[in-house]
Amino acid sequence: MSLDPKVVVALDFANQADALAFVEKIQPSQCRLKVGKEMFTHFGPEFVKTLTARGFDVFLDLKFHDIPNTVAKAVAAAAELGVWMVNVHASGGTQMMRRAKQELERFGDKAPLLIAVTVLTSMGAEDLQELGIEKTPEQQVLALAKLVQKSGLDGVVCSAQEAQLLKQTLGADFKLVTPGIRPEGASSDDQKRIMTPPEAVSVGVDYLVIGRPITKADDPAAVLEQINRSLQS
Ligand SMILES: O=C(O)c1cc(=O)[nH]c(=O)n1[C@@H]1O[C@H](COP(=O)(O)O)[C@@H](O)[C@H]1O
Repeated sequence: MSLDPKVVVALDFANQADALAFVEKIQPSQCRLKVGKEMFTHFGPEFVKTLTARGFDVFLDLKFHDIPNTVAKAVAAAAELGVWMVNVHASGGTQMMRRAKQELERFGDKAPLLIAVTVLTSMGAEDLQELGIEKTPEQQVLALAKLVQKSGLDGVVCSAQEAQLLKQTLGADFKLVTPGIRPEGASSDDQKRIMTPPEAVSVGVDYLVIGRPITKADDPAAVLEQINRSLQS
């Protein structure tokens, strides 16, 4: 059990009944929940409200990437929903990020954390080269994370492999949220830059996004307990 859970479970279900059946098995003290594009497109804001009504902090992972005005209005809509965290793509640029952060000021201490995606954890060096980016994933993550911090956001989504460098460079308060987390022995699925939960915390990760290893488990509460215990030792 943890009062400030570090694990954020990625609720990537195609069906609301299955998602809610899963949520029934776990507690807000064990984890936060991430609602992404698939579930939000299927089930919309009402689904998010159902989760917050059950006491869960929700990370609305819609990775906004558009002109500054549109993204600012979208993050404000997320704040109105009462989510705990929302994200944009850092590659949308500093103007887009600054404008989004400014828009959240009117929500005061009810404003969600605003973070930005750097390089997706499913991408490696060859994928960046294909996009014309010659930097290594680590160099590209650092360059984007500096822009995110300069724009006043609360942190970034990155892989745990870059966490140590980012914490050293950007300071302890800049939040690091990392998908691509796999408990020892779990399948890596389509993730390329992965790390185990205790390793991730030891290099400075603040929040661990974990999906399939928990959502596809027969006993998700037990897997969560095991992960939370591994983080304490
Ligand atoms: O923003 C994200 O959450 C995200 C960014 C990223 O770089 N990589 C990544 O996997 N994610 C999300 O993190 C979750 C990972 O799920 P699993 O691979 O099942 O643990 C998915 O919901 C992805 O959409």
